[in-house]
Amino acid sequence: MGDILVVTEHLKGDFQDITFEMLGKAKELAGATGGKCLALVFGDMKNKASELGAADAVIAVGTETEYNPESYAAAVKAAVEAKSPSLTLVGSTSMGMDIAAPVATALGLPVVGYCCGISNEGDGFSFVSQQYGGKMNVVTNVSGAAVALVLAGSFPAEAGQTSGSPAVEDLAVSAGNGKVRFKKLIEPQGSDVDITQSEILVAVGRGIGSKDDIELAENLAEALKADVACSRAVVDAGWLPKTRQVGKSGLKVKPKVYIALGISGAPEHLEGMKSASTIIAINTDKNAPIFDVAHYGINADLFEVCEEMLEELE
Ligand SMILES: Cc1cc2nc3c(=O)[nH]c(=O)nc-3n(C[C@H](O)[C@H](O)[C@H](O)COP(=O)(O)OP(=O)(O)OC[C@H]3O[C@@H](n4cnc5c(N)ncnc54)[C@H](O)[C@@H]3O)c2cc1C
Repeated sequence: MGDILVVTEHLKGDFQDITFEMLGKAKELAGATGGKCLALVFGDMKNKASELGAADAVIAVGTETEYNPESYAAAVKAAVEAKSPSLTLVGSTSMGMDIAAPVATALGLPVVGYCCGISNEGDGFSFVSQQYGGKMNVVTNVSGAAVALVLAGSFPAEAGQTSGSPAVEDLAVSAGNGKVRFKKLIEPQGSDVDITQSEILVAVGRGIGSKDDIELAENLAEALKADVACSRAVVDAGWLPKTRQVGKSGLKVKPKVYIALGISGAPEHLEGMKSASTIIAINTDKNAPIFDVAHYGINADLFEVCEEMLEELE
C-alpha cells in the first residue's frame, strides 16, 4: 500500500481545521500499512510546515499562496503524478470540490464524495459517504488509487495537530494556463460575528415565530456569552442575515454548546451542526429529528424554557 497525500487548506495565513482533520486520519491509515502521510502545501504556507508535524513529509509547490482553482488543481495533479499516493484526501469544501474532479479526471482516478469514514480494506480503502443530506450512508470499497472528498468535522482535528519538523520537499509545477487569476478575497458581511468560531451558539428556527421574538434568543445568548445562529427558514424569512445560517447551504459550526430553539432538525441543518460537543434541543414536537442528535432534549415551548433559563441566569 502506498502513501496518503493530504491537500492542505489555508485561509489568511492559517491552516484550516479540515487540514488537521485529514492529516490525523491519513496518519492513522498510512500507519496501519507502512505508507507515509504526505501534506501538500501551497506558496508561502511552506513557511508554516512545522505546524504539519503529523505528516511524514511536506511537499511544497511554488504556486501563488492565494487560492486559485486552476493553479492549485495543476499543482495537485503534478503532486499525485510525482508521488503516486494510494489515496489523495481533499476537503469536501468549495476548494476541494473545485480540485478533486479535474485532477481525478485528468489522471483517470475514481473520486469518492462526502466521506465521513475511511478505513483500510484489502489493498484499497473502504469509504462511508453521507448521501441525501445525511439521510443515508453509502459504503464504497475501492482497490487501487483514489481521490476522496472529506466532510468537515468527520475526524478529530486534534489527531493531526502536532507540531514538528517534517522533511520539506519542493516540487516544481506549472501554474496552469493562466486563465484564472486571484483578484481579491471578499470577506463575509462586515461587523457580523463569525459563528464558526463561537464556543456557544443559541440557534433559532422557524419555531421562534417572528422576527420580533429573535430578541429573546439574543437575550439568552448575551446571558450565556454566546452568539446567535439560525436555520435557513429564519434567513429565508429575513429575520437574520445569511452569515448566521447553519447547514448545508450555510456554515458548518462546531461549538462546545449548541442550543437549538424551535429547529426541526432537517438533514440539511444537521449537516452543519451535528459535530457540536453538546447539543441541547428545545422543541414542542417530541418526534422532531433534532432529538436524534441532541445530547439533551426538552420537549416544551421554547418561550417558557428561555424565560426560565434567563431567570436562573440572572
Ligand atoms: C438544497 C437545500 C439546502 C438547504 N440548506 C439548509 C441549511 O443550510 N440550513 C438549514 O437550516 N436548512 C437548510 N435547508 C432547509 C431544510 O430542509 C429545512 O427546511 C430547514 O432547516 C427548516 O428550518 P427549521 O427547522 O427552522 O423550520 P421547521 O422545519 O419549520 O421547524 C420548526 C420547528 O419548530 C418547532 N416549534 C414550533 N413552535 C415551537 C415552540 N413554541 N417551541 C418549541 N418548538 C417549536 C416545530 O415543532 C418544528 O420542529 C436546505 C434545503 C435544501 C433543499
